[in-house]
Amino acid sequence: MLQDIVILSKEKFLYAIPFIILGWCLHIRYRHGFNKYKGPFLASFTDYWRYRYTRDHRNEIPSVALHAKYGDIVRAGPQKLSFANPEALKDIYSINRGYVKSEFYWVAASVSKGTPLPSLFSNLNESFHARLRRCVNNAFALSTLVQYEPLVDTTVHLFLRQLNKRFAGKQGTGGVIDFPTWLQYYAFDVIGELTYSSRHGFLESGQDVDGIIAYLDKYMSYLVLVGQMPILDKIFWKNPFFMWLSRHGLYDDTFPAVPFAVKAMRQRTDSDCKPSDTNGVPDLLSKFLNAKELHPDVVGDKEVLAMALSMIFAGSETTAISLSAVFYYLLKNPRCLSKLLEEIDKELPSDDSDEPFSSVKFADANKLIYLDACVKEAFRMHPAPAFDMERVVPPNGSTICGEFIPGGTIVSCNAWVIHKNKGIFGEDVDVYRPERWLEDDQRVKIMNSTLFHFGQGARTCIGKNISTLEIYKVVPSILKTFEVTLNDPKQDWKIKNATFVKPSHFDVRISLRQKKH
Ligand code: HEM
Repeated sequence: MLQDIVILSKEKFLYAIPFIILGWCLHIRYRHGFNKYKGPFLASFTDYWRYRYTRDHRNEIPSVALHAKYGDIVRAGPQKLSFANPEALKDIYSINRGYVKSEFYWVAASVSKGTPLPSLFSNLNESFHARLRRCVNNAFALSTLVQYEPLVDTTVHLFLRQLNKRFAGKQGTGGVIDFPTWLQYYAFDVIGELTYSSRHGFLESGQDVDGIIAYLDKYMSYLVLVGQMPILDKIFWKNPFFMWLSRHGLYDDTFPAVPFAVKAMRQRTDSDCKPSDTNGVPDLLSKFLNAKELHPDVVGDKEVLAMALSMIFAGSETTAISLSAVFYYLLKNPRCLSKLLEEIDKELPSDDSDEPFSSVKFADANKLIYLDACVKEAFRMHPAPAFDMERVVPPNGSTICGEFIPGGTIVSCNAWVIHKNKGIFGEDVDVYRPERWLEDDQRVKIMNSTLFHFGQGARTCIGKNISTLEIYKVVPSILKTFEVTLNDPKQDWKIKNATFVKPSHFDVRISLRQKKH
């Protein structure tokens, strides 16, 4: 009798399975009334849809295609909504709104000896992040920039020399410069110089030192993909078994820039000199070590190491990509390039020194109004971050663009979508036209506050002033020193979506310009 009941209920259970699955699927699809938001049908059931889509469309930015198809609010996952209306920026990213970063960012936490090293970028604990950021903020302030200028000068000078020695005026393939790669060498070395007062040596060697760029490439491709389903990170990378092996020295997954960072830290702390003692020019490491002295409760050795590494992680690719975009759009738009050259020749003070490869002073670069317009327009056309800047709605829910969104929902905006808003940037959003930044003052103010390539709010890019220093100095320095031309004016560059939007197939040639006296 009892056996019959067990067999019967087993059978019933088997019959019930499809209904349970169906019920669960309906629950996921219709929960919170999310079915009212349009999006791909499969995305309403599983994040795997986004994972597949991102994997198969490496050269597209998924959010752009989704918004083009489904409109202003897109349901891009069972519990994920993506917003295209710039109004959403202040609703989601403003300080004190209570939103926290999503698990996407935890995938970005690097690992050292089997232990995750959460950085300022990847930290999900908003209150710890706020305390840490307060301790180091001063190192990135606009007023501090002037202290770093000599460090940028050294690298710009070396960059110009290397370009001249290796490529200037050379015929044939010997004169062809793979510009995105060389701009990346510059960006890596300048951030090394700014962080440790010492370069990794990309520019000197003309190659990827210690495989750092190759590693970052793999890491960024991993992040954009696995970040769509962060649970996979616990299988593929931060797997407890791999971490255990790594802690016991049986498996090495350390970012190749770690040994350089550790050595630089040891040299600074083991010597008798004070943390701030760096031949008179303070660098970022000295500022982080000072923060450790002043706030030992928040900043320990681990935080100093993570901060130093995140300078390389967050500050190199992004700057290199933005520099590529500035040059690419100028070279593809000769009218704008001539106008900028005219401004550089007219406005920069004449150079009476014997040094042919000098770096433009930041104060002088800041007076170049058209340069500023060209850089901003490049940021708009080609924002480095391709990823959705995801946040989790606070537990009690919140209103975004007039819609009440329940707590726990993942919401995001994407710079590639926001920067193409016709209401803000004009009907000709697909055209590179720096002049839009020099027209109606009121509109320019709104455009400035809508730019999203650095993110916005409490988690906005802390290094934006530093990248401004690096970019605004090197662009006019190159253009005043060399005539730069496209190797093949008919060829368009290729781009790849790997967290940041990396360009390739952008080759140039250079020849020395007459120095202005
Ligand atoms: C043009 C160059 C750059 C671009 C486009 C850029 C872009 C970004 C973006 C989009 C974020 C994340 C915002 C978010 O997810 O909400 C970010 C954060 C960050 N960036 Fe940058 N970045 C650039 C240069 C730099 C530089 C040069 C440094 C270092 C000196 C740097 C250090 C950081 C750090 C540490 C964070 C995390 C900030 C936090 O969460 O408090 N970035 N950046």
